[in-house]
Amino acid sequence: MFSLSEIPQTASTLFSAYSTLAGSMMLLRSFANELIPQQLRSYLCTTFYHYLFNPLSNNLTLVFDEWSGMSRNQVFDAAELYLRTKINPDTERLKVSKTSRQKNFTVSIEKGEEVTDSFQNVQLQWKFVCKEPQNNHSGEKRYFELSFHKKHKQTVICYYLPHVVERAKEIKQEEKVVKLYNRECPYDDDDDGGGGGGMWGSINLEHPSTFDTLAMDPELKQMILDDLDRFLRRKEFYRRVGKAWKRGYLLYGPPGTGKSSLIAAMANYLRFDIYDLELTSIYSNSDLRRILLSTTNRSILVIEDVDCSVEMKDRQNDGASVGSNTKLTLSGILNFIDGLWSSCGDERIIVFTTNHKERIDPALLRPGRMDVHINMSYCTVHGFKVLASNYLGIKGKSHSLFGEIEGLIQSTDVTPAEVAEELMKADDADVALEGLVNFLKRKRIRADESKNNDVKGEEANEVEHEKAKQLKTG
Ligand SMILES: Nc1ncnc2c1ncn2[C@@H]1O[C@H](COP(=O)(O)OP(=O)(O)OP(=O)(O)O)[C@@H](O)[C@H]1O
Ligand SMILES: [Mg+2]
Repeated sequence: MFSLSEIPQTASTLFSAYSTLAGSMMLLRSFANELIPQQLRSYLCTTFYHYLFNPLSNNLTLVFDEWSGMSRNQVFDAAELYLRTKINPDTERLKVSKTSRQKNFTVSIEKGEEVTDSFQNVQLQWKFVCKEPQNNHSGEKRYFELSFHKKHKQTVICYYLPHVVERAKEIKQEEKVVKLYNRECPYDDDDDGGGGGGMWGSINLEHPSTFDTLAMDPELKQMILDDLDRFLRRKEFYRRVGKAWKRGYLLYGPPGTGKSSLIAAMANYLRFDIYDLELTSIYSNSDLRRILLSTTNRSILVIEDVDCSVEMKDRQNDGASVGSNTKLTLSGILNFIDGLWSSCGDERIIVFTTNHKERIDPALLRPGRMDVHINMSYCTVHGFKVLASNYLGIKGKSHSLFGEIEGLIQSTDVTPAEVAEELMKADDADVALEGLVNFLKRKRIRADESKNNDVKGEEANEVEHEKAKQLKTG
């Protein structure tokens, strides 16, 4: 042990020993720089020097190359996505990009940058490394390094890395651009396999409808959201009970009540692509099979105006289809959807829409066919408030005309589409709402008149009937 008086002397001795050692190191380095050729020196730097000049470390570093042989390394791709959400405030350089298909800018870490993360109390250090190509034939070598204390090796490999991969999957899903597949769109030339078989063309779904912007009663909206969430969660359940993982919705209601808007909101919420199937353009079951089999998982198959299937039935007899097994019937479609098609796909949603539920083929209404029936009704008071907030920005607070409008809406059959159109006619909220009041009043007068005419017509019929009776008996 040192006594207090010896400390300065000991410190000075230590300092001079350190200076001598550091001096020797520098000498050794400059000596090596002079004598050893550059290429060999850089090789030694990364191996021998590393051990010579770095103290023994408790850290373990995992390296994730971009490529694993000929295929991409999934952990590298996952890390790239995951680290976008972990950018530290002190990061100095970031990479920003955006393709035409992306909605938002992508901000990711630039080469050489480091990012820290923590997981179950383990501190983790990521580094993105890029190496210049070795020769003209090889590309830039890119990899991530992940360093942490050696004692956490198990936690990192067994729990942290799966967590990174899982989060990356979610981020990819969140960033996904929802597509609308239609057989009239230009054929899809993507490399993502969507619309396989070239049967479908696609465009990006630009429909801005979301569950927030939908004018619907809150309970119904919540019921649909809960149903969709439950459906997504129940992969195991469907497997256990031996049912195909699909869910059918029937949306019915007058034109302009938001059936198509609801489908777009569902697609935007789930990030599922939409396949819009025009039944009237399909002439045989074999066509239908090919078209349906080329749809992808995690998608919504939409068949609008399904009451027009009446026309399909008629087609059986007009000679357009050849042979009994090629006829296209609604039952045939439903059987195919229930059977072969849904058994070779996962996470499928099928939506049928109609303006006339009463005209629908009973096969569609049979129990177990369409799991959820949703009545898209005329505009309600709550629906009006959502539209007023969307179109005029009147949020939460009321307006002096609200009382009158609410009364008129309750006593008139008006669609959300009609209300929306009126609200769009002026930028000024007062003017727009006055316009809506006048529109609703006119609509109610017309409805009353046509009701009166109906009553008068019935009365006239009765009078005629009475006269005819009297003539007969007289
Ligand atoms: N419930 C609603 N919430 C918000 N906007 C709506 C709603 N219903 C209709 N709209 C507005 O009216 C327009 C037409 O509605 P939409 O196409 O969804 O009706 P639809 O029920 O599918 O009609 P159709 O039976 O004619 O196909 C939408 O673009 C939207 O602007
Ligand atoms: Mg529609």
